[in-house]
Amino acid sequence: MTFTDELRQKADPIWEASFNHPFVQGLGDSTLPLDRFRYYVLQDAYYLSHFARAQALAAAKADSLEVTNSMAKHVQGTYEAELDLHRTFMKQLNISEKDQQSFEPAPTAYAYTSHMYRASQFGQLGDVIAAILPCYWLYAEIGEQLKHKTPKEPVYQTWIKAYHSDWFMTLVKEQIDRLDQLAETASEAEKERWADLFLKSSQYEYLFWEMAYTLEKWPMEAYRKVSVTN
Ligand SMILES: Cc1ncc(CN)c(N)n1
Repeated sequence: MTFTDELRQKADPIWEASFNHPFVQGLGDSTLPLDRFRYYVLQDAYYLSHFARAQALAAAKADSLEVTNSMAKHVQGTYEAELDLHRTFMKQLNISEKDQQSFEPAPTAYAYTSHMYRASQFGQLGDVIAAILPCYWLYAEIGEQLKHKTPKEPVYQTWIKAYHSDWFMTLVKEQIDRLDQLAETASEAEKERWADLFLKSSQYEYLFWEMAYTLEKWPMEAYRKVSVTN
């Protein structure tokens, strides 16, 4: 069994909770209220803009130029493909400039991106990959599970197609192989740390659906938003 097979097995109950979450089920059968998806798109654009930076930190931490180059291509993919998809959703869902300017990251979006930065800042390449891998892999499995669904809502169809695509699957496989390769020469302590990061990100993925489904807010209104980095 490979290292990532072990991680996948350990994360299974957490991933099952994501598969069964009403947000994910609602994408497949169109029972997801559009206001929840709208909220998700804004929070996810924030998430992806920081995810791209975690990918860039992985590029900088690589000890071979090939891996730096490959991770830089992943940054470009996040910017040109996934974030572009979100820009399309924003147009389709009439999310205005004003909505975008008044956007505040919700507690979970803020915590999940902070978790990725923690791994990127204090860890090595393996730590960053372990922290970002559920982001790739879980979505690919959700895309696989929903691929035969034909939701009435066209925006949900587009979402499913994006994550059930050869383009996305290639990126996922690359990161799985990269972590397995790193694990071959890693110490037990490193692998335990990577497992912990992977499982925490898996929990955050679940929390992200919950955040969007419940339109999560900070418990107390901020006195004044100064600026949000996007
Ligand atoms: C929160 C989250 N996790 C994963 C993905 C897929 N890259 C995403 N768009 N958003």
